[in-house]
Amino acid sequence: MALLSITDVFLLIAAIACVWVGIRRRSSSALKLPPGPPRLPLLGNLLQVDPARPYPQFLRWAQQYGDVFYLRLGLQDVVVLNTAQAADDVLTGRSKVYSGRVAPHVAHEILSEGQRVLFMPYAREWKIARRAMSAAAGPAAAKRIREFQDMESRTAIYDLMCHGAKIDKETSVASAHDSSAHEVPEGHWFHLIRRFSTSVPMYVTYGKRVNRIVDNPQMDKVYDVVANFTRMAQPGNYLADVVPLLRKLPDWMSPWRVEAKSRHEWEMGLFGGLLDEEKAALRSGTVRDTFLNTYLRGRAASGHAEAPGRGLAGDVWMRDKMLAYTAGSLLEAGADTTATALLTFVLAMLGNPGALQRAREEVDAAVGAERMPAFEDEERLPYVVACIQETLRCHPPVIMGVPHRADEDDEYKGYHIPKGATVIGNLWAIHMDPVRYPDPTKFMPERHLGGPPLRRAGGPDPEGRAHYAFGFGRRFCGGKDVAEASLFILCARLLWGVDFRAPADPATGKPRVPDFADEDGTWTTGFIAVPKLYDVEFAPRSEKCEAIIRRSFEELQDEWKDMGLPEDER
Ligand code: HEM
Repeated sequence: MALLSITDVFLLIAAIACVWVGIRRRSSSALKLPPGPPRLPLLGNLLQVDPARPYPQFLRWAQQYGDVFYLRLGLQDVVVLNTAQAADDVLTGRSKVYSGRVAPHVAHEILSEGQRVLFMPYAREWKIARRAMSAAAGPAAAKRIREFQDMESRTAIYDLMCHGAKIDKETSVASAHDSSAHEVPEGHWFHLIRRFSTSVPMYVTYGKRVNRIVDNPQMDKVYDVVANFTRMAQPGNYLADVVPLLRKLPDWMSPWRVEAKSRHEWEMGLFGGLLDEEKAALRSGTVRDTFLNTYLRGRAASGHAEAPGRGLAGDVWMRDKMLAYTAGSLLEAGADTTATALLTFVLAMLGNPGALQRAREEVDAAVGAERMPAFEDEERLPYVVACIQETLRCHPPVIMGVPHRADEDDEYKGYHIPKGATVIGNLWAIHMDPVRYPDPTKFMPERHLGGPPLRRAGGPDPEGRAHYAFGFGRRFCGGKDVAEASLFILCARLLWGVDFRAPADPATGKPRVPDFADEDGTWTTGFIAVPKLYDVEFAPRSEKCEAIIRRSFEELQDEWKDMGLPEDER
């Protein structure tokens, strides 16, 4: 008989572990698990889920099983909540129990050395990091940040206007639909949006800005880090994530560990480098009201000027590595998500000319032609706000949300939720629920008008939320107010001053607008569903708008200097 291969041994270990988990699970509760698709003995439902694009299948199961269903992915229990009511009841109403994460071993323990906020368990370290982030990007801070967003959006609409009808030959026509959104060429208009969306968290966190539209290696690396991190965190990528015994193997038998360690050093090149730059700025007397500078000053004043290593110093202050990752988390969590929402907004507008026209009419009537819209106009632009809300509902950037963890055994609607289960608030199914959102695949901003104010996406009341794109409970997005402000100011100004249209298809003469409903053709796979590269032609809406945008951009250069920030290099 042939000797067992390494794979056979792994499978054997996994099988034994499965049986063991199964026995424990059966004995731990008298209640049934929620209904769900039939499972294979060892793999559970693993083979039925496409890890790169799970949400269409999860929606089909939601339609079949109702507001809660159960899966087993390898050894992992997974409970999926598919209606706003169920997700609110469990993830928000019982957030003391459901605020943990099931962290993937390779991406969290090795790649991030356990320091990445997004995957931290619901424990002291997370609370300390989260409190610090709220001070920098929470609702109160978001009001202060608006001045910077106002300025950056003036640069962004100038860039888009000047981009004009430029079509990137490399990305247009056939290849446009193949390109990964993580490899956006510098000449493409996606890059202009990314500059804006990255500059905002860059300023909030480090007091720096992205002032060029080409040659931004630091900005490009942010997107590379996000792409790599989400790839490594993808369920099913590493056997060591599901078979803990493998983690005991030495490095020479564990190429995944060697790769993750080297990627950790690479990430620290960005996050650690930015921390070092801020420390140096502080030493040379730079004091600014930004996350890292404020934190380092507070830490030094408490006697922890130098705090190398991981975790907490004195149980209160983040040490350097945790601090570098927490700062980096603001950057990586804020950049790609906001850019994606903006790219999705333009796509939604192109596909819905009626909504675009109504939004423009509202802006014109409320603001007039003599000035561009400002934050103060928001109350008078309910339809524009509704278009943004509907964009986030129709295709939320983090399309499946970020899974939570059940930290205790629990019961919901008579079903058992096992301790340690991954609990997913299935954003996509919630947003496609025809009871809550009649005709859910239709882009209908008017569904958000009237009734109670729906601007607040947070809070426990399912009736008061326009959408769930920012997640649930205590793990709710840490930068929602900053994100909403970025979206509002850039979208309102774009609608006011810049005409945008899809280029005509040379074969048919008709505008080439990617089909919003074509998941495979139009959207990238992965944790963040980004529109695949598509071309847009931009032009000033009128000579007056052009003059105002140009003058505003020119005046801005002195304002950057006054703030001690670099001018725009064009
Ligand atoms: C349109 C833009 C954005 C969207 C759609 C979005 C969405 C999300 C979602 C779905 C989560 C997970 C929530 C959960 O676990 O239930 C999250 C977490 C987070 N977001 Fe955002 N986000 C956006 C922008 C931002 C910005 C601009 C920042 C910071 C400046 C930010 C910072 C964070 C942080 C720090 C977390 C981690 C929370 C934790 O695990 O405790 N996000 N976001």
